[in-house]
Amino acid sequence: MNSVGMPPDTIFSLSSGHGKCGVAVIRVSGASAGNALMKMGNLRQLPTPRVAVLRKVIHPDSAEHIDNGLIIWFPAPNSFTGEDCVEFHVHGGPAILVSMVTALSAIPGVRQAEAGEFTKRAFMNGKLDLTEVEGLGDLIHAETEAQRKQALRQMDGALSQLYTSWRQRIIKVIADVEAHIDFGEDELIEDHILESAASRAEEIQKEIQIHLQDNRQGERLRNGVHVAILGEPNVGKSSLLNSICQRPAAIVSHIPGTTRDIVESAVNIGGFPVLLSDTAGLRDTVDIVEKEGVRRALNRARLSDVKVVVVDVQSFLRHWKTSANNIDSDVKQHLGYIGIIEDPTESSNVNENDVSMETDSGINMTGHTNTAISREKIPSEDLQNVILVLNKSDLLEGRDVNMDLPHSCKGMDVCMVSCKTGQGMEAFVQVLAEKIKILCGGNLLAGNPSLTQARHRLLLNNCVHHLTRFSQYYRFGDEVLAAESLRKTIREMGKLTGKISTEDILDVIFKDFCIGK
Ligand SMILES: Nc1nc2c(ncn2[C@@H]2O[C@H](COP(=O)(O)OP(=O)(O)OP(=O)(O)O)[C@@H](O)[C@H]2O)c(=O)[nH]1
Repeated sequence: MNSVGMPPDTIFSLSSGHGKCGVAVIRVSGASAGNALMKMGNLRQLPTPRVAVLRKVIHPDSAEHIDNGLIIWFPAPNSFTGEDCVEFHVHGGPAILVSMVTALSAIPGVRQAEAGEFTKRAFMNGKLDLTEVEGLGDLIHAETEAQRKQALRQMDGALSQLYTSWRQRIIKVIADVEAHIDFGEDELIEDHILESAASRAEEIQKEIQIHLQDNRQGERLRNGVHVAILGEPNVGKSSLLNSICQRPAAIVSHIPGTTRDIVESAVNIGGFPVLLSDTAGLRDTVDIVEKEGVRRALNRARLSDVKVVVVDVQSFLRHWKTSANNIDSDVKQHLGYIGIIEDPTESSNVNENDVSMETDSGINMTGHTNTAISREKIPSEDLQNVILVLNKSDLLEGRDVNMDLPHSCKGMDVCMVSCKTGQGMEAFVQVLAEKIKILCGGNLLAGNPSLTQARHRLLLNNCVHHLTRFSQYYRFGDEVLAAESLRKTIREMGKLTGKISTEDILDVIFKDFCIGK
């Protein structure tokens, strides 16, 4: 029933994709769906539920033949929306679809559906909860294998079950606390009921906190892992981007400073969605456009999940050899030139603009001028998400430096490649794919499902906050306020799945809860 007590309109929509196609599916939902089916399928009675029947599909008024197609009848409540539903599977030509729309619109009480209206009805009729609706939306938009798996798991109710079980356990806790408030003086009340309730609340709080400490794996997988390609001008950043996405997405030229803004490309790496960003070459400059490009590059570096730092291998080797093969300090020093990595030995009092250094390209990187860039460096503990790419290996002219080079340094992977010949690219992409997989949670089907939306994170943080307040009030002996904090927790938890009634709390109090034995 709608807000004025009338049954909702019957709605229809093209449920398959738009454009010419072999088969188009038109879905109808609502009380008049059966009537529409009988009229347009020229039937005297409704067909067997969920059995596809081949019919001539006709206009309900003129009886004009529109197409031959399959019709399927899904009587309520066993349908996607929980209402009577019908599907017409007709040929996907534009003229057929226009005729179908005209025909269905001619049936009284039937109208075109608004965006998302079928799913909204499924939610309203209890067929899906909010997390399952979100999972369905993600499944439709999934572009990679890993996204599909995560969305399917969510649509199948994995998150819903987790959140519903927490909610039910909190309802039990509140039932105990309220019983203690109401019957605390009664000698039939179970002993230690309040202590047990508090310890169960604490347990749930810990579980939620663990769920929140997931390094945003599910959100990363849903939205794509951000990978920034960084480095000095002319080292081959744009060439690397083009090699990974296998198209000339960014302009490549021998002129240093060609890329001045961020060039983004969405790619699928090992089944995971990745947003790759090529960035302006990092150097100090008086050119205001380039300076803005460098500022954006550093900002993107800060926001990215994985940083691919590209270095010209020849220049790298020169620096490395001069520092007695001390790779740890050398890599830091070299990357220090481009202001990417925090040197733990660097005193926090040192103003980096006071230090001047010449790079191979002859550019003064940190001169004390007003052109110097303010650099936010990567904390050394985050180096596991940095890959150092030594590019232009083809220029080493057969010199086998592989033996000399480290494959990793302080948790940071090192890959030698040539964007020109493709040498080393496969190994580099594998290293990158492995990092992305870990960031997205590895095995998507094992363990608890990851939360996938900022909305979940916000509501779960609110739950933790209210459960903390509960513990505080409980310790102060204020049971009334403690119970109120639990009620707030239940409300926030209910918002996750869309269940926000308080009736089930009453159910537990009056049905499940047993005072005394
Ligand atoms: N020999 C050789 N040249 C390369 C390789 N990769 C890139 N180059 C060349 O290096 C030059 C710079 O390449 P880009 O990809 O534009 O470099 P970039 O780092 O994006 O440069 P900026 O836009 O200045 O930041 C071009 O002339 C490329 O053809 C490589 O592996 N080997």
